[in-house]
Amino acid sequence: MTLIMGVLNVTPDSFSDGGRWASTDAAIEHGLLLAAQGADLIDVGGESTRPGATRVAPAEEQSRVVPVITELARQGLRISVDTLNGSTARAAAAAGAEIINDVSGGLADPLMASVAAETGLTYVAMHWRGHAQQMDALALYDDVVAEVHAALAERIAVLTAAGVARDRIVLDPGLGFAKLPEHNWRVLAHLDALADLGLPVMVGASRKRFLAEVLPDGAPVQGRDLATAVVSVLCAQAGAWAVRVHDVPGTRTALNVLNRLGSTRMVS
Ligand SMILES: Nc1nc2ncc(COP(=O)(O)O)nc2c(=O)[nH]1
Repeated sequence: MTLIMGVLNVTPDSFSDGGRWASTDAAIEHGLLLAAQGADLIDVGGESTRPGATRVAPAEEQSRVVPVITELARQGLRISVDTLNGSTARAAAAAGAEIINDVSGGLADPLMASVAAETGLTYVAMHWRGHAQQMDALALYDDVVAEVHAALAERIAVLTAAGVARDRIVLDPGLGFAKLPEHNWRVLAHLDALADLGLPVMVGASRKRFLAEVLPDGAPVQGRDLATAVVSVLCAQAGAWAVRVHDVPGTRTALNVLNRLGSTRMVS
């Protein structure tokens, strides 16, 4: 069954929910709500990675996420930490996180691979071409599916050479990161192209800009939740390990339909 990773951005400036849960208490409350709504995992992030976002010092990032991770893990929730920084990943592991979700796949911080190896946590390696300030200029591909595949294959080689156990790695094609809308749709349409790498794949399409294409002009960001739920079902049908979403109830219901249907056949 495809897992639901609920997004908990403890940041003032994330693109779709920035500032709503910037305080520790509000973030903890929202994390508990996401779990009650059916999230299997809670992805706690302290630095926005949206295009154009400014970098956050690791100490500031840790001050945002560690108290939240500590309390949510204490209450038995399964936590991933969304960070580019090895020092934050190490602190999050000590606080009870079981997954490191690194949008840079280890490229942003040379320390990260050794932290992933030392902690033994599950490590999500996402396809990435540079920080928020540069990524839009790097959205140039001859064949985005082939190039994402090659880049992730290289990350696997580098990470395993650094001691990360292969069976701890999860891949992610990085929708919205150094990719134009057409690139995102093409990657989604060919998730199976990553199958030969033999690792679980997770997808983060939730509320991203490319989904606006299927909505009326000017639809609000939250209006992308239905499209996100549809994408979640398609990713689940493609065998995704997890989908990372803001609107947990919508995707929970959509995956419940798929799972129920999976136990019977729609047409004989
Ligand atoms: N593994 C993974 N992590 C991510 N973290 C943040 C964002 C940016 O979205 P947000 O600002 O809504 O958190 N997208 C991803 C993603 O696509 N995959």
